[in-house]
Amino acid sequence: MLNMASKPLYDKIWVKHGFSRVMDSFTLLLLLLLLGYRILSLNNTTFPQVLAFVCESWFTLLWIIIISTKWSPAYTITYVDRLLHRVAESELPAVDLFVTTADPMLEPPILTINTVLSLLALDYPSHKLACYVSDDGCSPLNFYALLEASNFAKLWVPFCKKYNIQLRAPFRYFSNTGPNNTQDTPEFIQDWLRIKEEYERLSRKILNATQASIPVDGEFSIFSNVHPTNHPTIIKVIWENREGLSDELPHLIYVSREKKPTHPHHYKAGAMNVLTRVSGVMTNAPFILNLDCDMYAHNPKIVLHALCILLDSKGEKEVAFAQCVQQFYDGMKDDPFGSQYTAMFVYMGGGVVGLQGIFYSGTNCLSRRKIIYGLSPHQNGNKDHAITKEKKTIFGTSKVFVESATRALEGSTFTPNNNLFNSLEAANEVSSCEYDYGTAWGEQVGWIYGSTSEDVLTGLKIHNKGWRSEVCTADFTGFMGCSPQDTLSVLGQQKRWASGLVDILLSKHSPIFGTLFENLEFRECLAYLYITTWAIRSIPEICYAALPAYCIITNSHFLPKEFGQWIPVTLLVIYNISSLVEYLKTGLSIRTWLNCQRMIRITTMNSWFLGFLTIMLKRLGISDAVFEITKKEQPVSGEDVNNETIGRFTFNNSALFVPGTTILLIQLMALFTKSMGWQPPVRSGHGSGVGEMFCSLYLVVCYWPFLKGLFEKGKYGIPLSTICKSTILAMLFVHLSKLTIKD
Ligand SMILES: O=c1ccn([C@@H]2O[C@H](COP(=O)(O)OP(=O)(O)O[C@H]3O[C@H](CO)[C@@H](O)[C@H](O)[C@H]3O)[C@@H](O)[C@H]2O)c(=O)[nH]1
Ligand SMILES: [Mn+2]
Repeated sequence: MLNMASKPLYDKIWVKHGFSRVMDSFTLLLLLLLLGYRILSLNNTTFPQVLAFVCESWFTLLWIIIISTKWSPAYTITYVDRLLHRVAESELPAVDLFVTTADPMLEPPILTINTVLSLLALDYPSHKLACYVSDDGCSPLNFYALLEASNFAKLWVPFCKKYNIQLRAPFRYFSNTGPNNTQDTPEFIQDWLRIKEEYERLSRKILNATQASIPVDGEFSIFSNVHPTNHPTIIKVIWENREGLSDELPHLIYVSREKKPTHPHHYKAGAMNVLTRVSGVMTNAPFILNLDCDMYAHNPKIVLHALCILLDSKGEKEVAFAQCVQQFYDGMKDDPFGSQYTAMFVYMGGGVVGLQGIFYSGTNCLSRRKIIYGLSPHQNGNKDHAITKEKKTIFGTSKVFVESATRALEGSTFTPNNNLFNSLEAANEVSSCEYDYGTAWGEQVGWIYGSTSEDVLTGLKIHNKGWRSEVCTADFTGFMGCSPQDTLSVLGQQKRWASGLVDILLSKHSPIFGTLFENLEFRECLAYLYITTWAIRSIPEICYAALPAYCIITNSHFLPKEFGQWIPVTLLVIYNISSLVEYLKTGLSIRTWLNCQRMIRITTMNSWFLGFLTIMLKRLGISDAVFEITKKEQPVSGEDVNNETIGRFTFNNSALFVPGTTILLIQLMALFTKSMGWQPPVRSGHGSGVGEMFCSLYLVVCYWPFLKGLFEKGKYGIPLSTICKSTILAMLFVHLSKLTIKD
């Protein structure tokens, strides 16, 4: 038994991806060979070859970054039994739970309350939990849904705990299982039916409220005359566990921070900072778990798993946060839009885990409050806190908050009031839209402002200080959410990520500075470069995609000829075999692999390129980058799913589809030129050959859904305006290409 107490609470397991390593190294070798070939044949070089050389140099650099990131993957195993053996249940630390929602139309309240219900039902002493829901939409509908959910929770939570239910988000639980007559007791079946009926009643109520509108009287009167971007703070304690009983429900608090059109609200980062402060003056738990509104807790013991990492004696000193990978339910078959990132999480994600640690991805993360307050690994939180004057400039003017933050930094437990209602005044004060001004919030403290990928930025700041992070891979998936289900949402999300990420690269928080001047490890920096360069990667990719068309139109070549042509051929074969094998090893289908290959080309040239333009406009001061919320699909019952339309590309007149349509059109124009025999005579050496034709056809295959879209009507068709814009651009391209060969 003594032995048990000295054993670590988690282990890190190193994975050997021998095959990937060999193939990746081989790919790198071929890339270097290609560059070498180009340098050797420099004396008779033409424009397309120079451009190809520049792009290929970039691809090689990127490949080095990828190999370094993938090289030594790892994951963790956590031992909850050891934790519970070491720490008595009554000694477990308090955990504040944050849920953010912003728009009841894009984020159906039924999803939000399912997330909340899964949290209220966590396997954790409930008097140690407090659930804070931030509503940036300031919607009476969300408040109403939460009120109703808290009533339902009084049945749901005891039911889950009594029968040790695994899946504690009711919409998932009831859609997946029915009582199993052979094993279940009559008592269970009776309870099950009753709770199911109650849940259905709750869903109906919320649906009705969504369709009608909530009368803003009584408790709702505070919502009269509010506008999502212009309203005072609304904080409501929906449920308080007054007696501090471990089998009661956890606290549940609704927070809608003050907003004024004249004050920047910093989107999710702003909302998270308000939640941090409000919880600071109310419960001040040393740990914070934060979730997006669609990410319910799938494993009721997940907080215990994550705490194994943060409470382990080594983890205690080094690890800032424990992050669970994002996983999605009801994913479409074969991932038609490549929006589940399964293989990427295993290979690239696993690789980062083996370095300084996984990136913070904005949700599914348990962090230490004191680190969110800006503590560095070498700093001692116990430092004298007599310097309250300085603290004010860091944490703002609320005395209550400064006191609670000071205590949190010291590592001592302290709650300003023993009653939530007594904290309401302070909570309102720290939720005002001016509170951040002249403080370190969003700069040194809390979630960092300035990027629409505030998650990666916030995690990077923490890694820069020298903290490590750890992935939490419990045997039973920790959290599950909803992945975007249509092309527009997928491409829009990618655009937001790409623009937010490149914003980080170009800012003073850049990982490059982090390595040079702070404590970011070099290879971790490379891993950050891999994601922060997404937007930039669109440029060489688009150039490379234009090359085959250019070469066919002008009857020139960019691929090596004669003996050299075997280099790109081998490269293509090796690269594709190795990525296919990676997919198959992860348990994914060949179709999934094909879909993802296609989507990588499409997102790079469309979303990432627009992300790049967004940031150019932002840097030039022309327009700001906004956080466009990803649409979350309302849960549907089995019969509503129409297999015909699932996974089909939908289009609208968004600029997101212009680059892709243009690239497709120039390939078609090139192939047409060739088939009509309109190519000009070869000017020197070789003309375009099989290689250029192959590349052009490859792109047409990648853009097959766009090709179909050219001929479809309605939402499956590319709108005429987009076709017109793209045709003009494509014709301009053809014209300019021809100009380059005029003498
Ligand atoms: O003004 C805002 C905008 C968004 N949100 C919330 O932020 C979360 C994430 O937004 P979502 O539209 O779902 O973005 P995703 O693309 O799904 O989110 C990923 O990427 C974001 C950064 O771009 C991270 O913040 C997320 O945690 C991460 O899951 C949601 O809970 C929103 O309610 C706010 O609270 N206020
Ligand atoms: Mn999301």
